Amino acid sequence: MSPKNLPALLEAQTKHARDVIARTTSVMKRPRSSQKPAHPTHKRQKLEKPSVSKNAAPRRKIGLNDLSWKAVSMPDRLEDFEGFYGLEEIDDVDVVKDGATLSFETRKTEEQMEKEKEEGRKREEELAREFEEMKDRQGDVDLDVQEEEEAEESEWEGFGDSGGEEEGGANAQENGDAKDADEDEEPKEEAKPKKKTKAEKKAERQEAKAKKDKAQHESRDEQTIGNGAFDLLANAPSDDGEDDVDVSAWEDIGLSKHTLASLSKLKFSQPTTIQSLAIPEVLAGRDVIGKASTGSGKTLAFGIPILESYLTSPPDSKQHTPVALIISPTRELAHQISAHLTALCSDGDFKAPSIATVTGGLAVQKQRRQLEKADIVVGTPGRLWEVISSGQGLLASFKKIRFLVVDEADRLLSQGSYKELGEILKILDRDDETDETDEHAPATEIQRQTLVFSATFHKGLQQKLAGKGPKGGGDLMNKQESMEYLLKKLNFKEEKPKFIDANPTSQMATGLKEGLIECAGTEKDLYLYTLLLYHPKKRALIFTNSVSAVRRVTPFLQNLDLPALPLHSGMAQKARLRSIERFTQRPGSILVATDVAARGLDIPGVELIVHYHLPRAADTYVHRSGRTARADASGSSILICAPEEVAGVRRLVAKVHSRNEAAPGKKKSSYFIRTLDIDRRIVSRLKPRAVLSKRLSDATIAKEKKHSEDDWMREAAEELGVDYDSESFDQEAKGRKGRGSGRKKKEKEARQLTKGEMGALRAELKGLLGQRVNVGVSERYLTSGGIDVEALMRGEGNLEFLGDAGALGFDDD
Ligand SMILES: Nc1ncnc2c1ncn2[C@@H]1O[C@H](COP(=O)(O)OP(=O)(O)OP(=O)(O)O)[C@@H](O)[C@H]1O
Repeated sequence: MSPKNLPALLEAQTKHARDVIARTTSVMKRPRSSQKPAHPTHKRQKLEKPSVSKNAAPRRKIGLNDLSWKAVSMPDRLEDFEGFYGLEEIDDVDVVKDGATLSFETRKTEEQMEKEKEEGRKREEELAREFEEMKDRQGDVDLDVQEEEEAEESEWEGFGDSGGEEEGGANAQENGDAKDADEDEEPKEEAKPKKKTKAEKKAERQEAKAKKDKAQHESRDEQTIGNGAFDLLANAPSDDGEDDVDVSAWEDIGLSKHTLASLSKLKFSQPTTIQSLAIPEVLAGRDVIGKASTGSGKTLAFGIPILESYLTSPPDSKQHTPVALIISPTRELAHQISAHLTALCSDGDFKAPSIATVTGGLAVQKQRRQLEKADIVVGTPGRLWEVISSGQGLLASFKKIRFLVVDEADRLLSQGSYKELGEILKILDRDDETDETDEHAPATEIQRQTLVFSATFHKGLQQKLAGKGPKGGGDLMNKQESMEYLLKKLNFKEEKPKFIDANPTSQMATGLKEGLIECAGTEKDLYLYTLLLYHPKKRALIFTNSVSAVRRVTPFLQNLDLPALPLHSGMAQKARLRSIERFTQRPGSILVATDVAARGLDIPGVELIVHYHLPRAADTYVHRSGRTARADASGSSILICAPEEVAGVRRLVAKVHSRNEAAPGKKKSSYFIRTLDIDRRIVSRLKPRAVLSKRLSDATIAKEKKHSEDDWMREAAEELGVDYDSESFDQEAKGRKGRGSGRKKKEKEARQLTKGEMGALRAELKGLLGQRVNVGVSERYLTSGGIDVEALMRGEGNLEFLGDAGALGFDDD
C-alpha cells in the first residue's frame, strides 16, 4: 500500500483504533506499570491486532495479564494525534468472541511469552526514560519554556523564525559541539527517499540503539558536567592557607569561626550590603524578603545563615531531615547556587553538608538517592514537585526543613509559573492529622523561616511592606501577578516578614553602561555582527526572545568565525550545561540565549550584553543586563532596535531608572538612554559576509528541519505498515496555501541549495573573512557620527563605549 496522503491515513487508522478500543474496552484495560512517568501527557490506549498464525502449534487460552504488550515507540516531535502514538500493541493473539464474552488465544509457548514480557518490561523502562528526556528537552521546569513559546508567535525573525522552524532547527549543534554543525556536510536526505529493505531498517534500528546506549552512558556523567559547568563560578577556595584574607569586617555579623575561615579562603574580605543587612536578621530567626541589585551577593546572604544553622545543630543522621530547601526558577541557576554553597563549605574545618541539586534533565533516580542524605536541597519546582510528591517518604522530612528559600522570587511566584511551587508549598504546609475540609481547624503553625530574594520586586509590594501602599484589598489584591497576593501563599512564620532593600535608589549595577543601536528590522543580524566585531575577544551574552532565534543566530555567527554557543530550554540539559561550561571557560566566547539565562547566572568576565530582541518587561531588562558588571566589575548592555521600537525602548529603560528615584524626597527625572552610532560605512563593508552567512545558516536549518520531518513521517508510516514517499507527500501538500506559505517557500528555496552551491558559498565567505575590511581612502575623512573611523583604522579603538575594533582589520586603501 502506498498512500499519498499520510495524515488522512493516520486519521483513518486512529478511527479504526478507537473503534477497536470501544469494542473491547471492558477487557482490554491492564494495570499500568509503576515506571509510568509522573505527569503523562499521552493517553495510553490499546490496539488489538488480530494475529495471523503461520505455525501449526496448538492454540491455547491465555489471561489478559499474561499478554506480552509492547509499547509502540513515539516519534520525538510528533503531535499526539489524540493519543494514537501512545498505543500498545500485541501480536500473535486472537480475540475470540463467544456471545458476550471475549477471550484471548495464542500459539506461543509459555517460555516465549515470558521472554516477550521481559522484553516488554525493558522496553517500557526505556520508553519511560525517553519520555523523561523528551519532557526535559521540552523543559519540565516550564518557566523558561512558557515564555519562549509565547514569543514564537509574535517576533519578527526573518523567514526562519516564525513558529514552524521550532520543530526542526539546528539540533545537531545544540546537542553536540556547536562548531561542528556548519562544518558538516549537508544532510544526506537530499537524495530521493527510496523504500528501505528489511536489512537496512534493522541496521538503522541497531544504530539508533547504539546511539541511545551512548546517550544513557553519558547521562551518568551529567551530574559531573553540571557541577563542572559552575566550577569557575564557585571561586574554588585555595588550598594553601597563605592566600587567606583578613575577614575581621565580617565579625560584627556574628558568624562562627568555621564560616569566617571559609570566607577567608574565598577571599571575601567583607560582606556586601545585602549580606550585612540580611544575615543578622536571618540568624535572629526572622523571615526575610531581600532586594538587592544583580550581582550583589544575594546567594550567600541566605547561604551563610543556612551554613551557620547546619553547623550549630547538624541534622540527625538517623532521622535525616534537610536543613534547607532552596527553590530556583531555572536549572542553571540551581546548579550555580549549589556550586556557590559547595565552594563556601568545601575545605572548611568541618564536615561539609551534603548538597543535592534536583533539576529536570538529569537522572531522577540518582537525585532521589542524593536526596535521602541531603542536608541542603536546591532545585527547580517541576522536578522537586515530582520527587517530593512521588511518595518515596521524602515528604515527611521536607516538612521539617528549617529554611525555605525562594530565589528570584518574583519570577517563581509570577502568574503562570506558580503552579508547581504552589503545590510544593501546599503539601509542605499540610497537616496530615487535620481534616482538610474542616474550615475551623487551626492553621498549621509554621516553624521554618522563609527567605525570599530578588533584584526586582513589585513596586506596590515594596510600598505595601513599608506601610505606604493602599490598605486592604484594592488593586494589588486583585492582580494575580501582584507580589503581595502571591507572597501570601508563602506562609511566612511571621505576620510581617522583614523587608530589606539594599539598593533603594538603584536596581542596576553601578558599573553598567547602557546604550541602544538603531537599525532596520531586517538588519539586526548585520548590526549584531558589527557590534561584536567592535568588542573582539570579549565575553558576550546575546539575548533573544525565542528558541528559534537562538537556533538561527548561533550558526549565523559561527559561520562568521565567531565562537558562538547556544542556550535555550529546548536543548537537552547536558547540552545546556555544556554550553555554559564552554562559555565560562573560554574567554571571548559568545552565548546566544533565551531568557533562560537572564536570571541569576554568575559568569565571571561577561563584558557585553546584547538585547537582540527587546526584553518584554522592565524586570527582564534588569536581569539580562545584570549578567555583566557584577560584584563591582564593569560592563555594557546594548539594545538593538528597529526604528519603530526605539520609543518603546526608551520608555522601558526610563521606567527601570525611574523606579530608582521613587525614593521619598528625591526629584524624579527621566533617564534617557543614549543612542550609539555605528558607522554606516563599516556596516556596509561587512554586509556581504553577513548575507552569505545568513544564506548558509538558513539553508542548514531548512535542511535539518526537512530531515527531521521526514524521519518522523517515515517512522510513523513504518509503525502503520505503509510506505512514506516524501515527494508524493510534498506534491499533495502543494497548492494547500495557508498561514506561513511565504515562509515555507523561502524555506524550500533554502533547502534546495545543492551541496556544490553550499560549498561555493562557504568558499566565498571564507575568502571574505580572510580579507581586511576596506573603508576606502576617501571615506576615512568623512565625518563619522560617534565613531572615530581614523582611530579605528589605526586600531586604537574609540571609544569609551563601543570598545576597539581591532578585529575589523581595517585597511586604509
Ligand atoms: N562578600 C563578597 N565579597 C566578594 N564577592 C562576593 C561576596 N559575596 C558574593 N560574592 C561574589 O559576587 C558574585 C555575585 O554574587 P551572586 O551570584 O550571589 O549575586 P546575586 O545578587 O544573586 O545576583 P543576581 O541578582 O544576578 O542573581 C559571585 O561571584 C559571588 O561569588
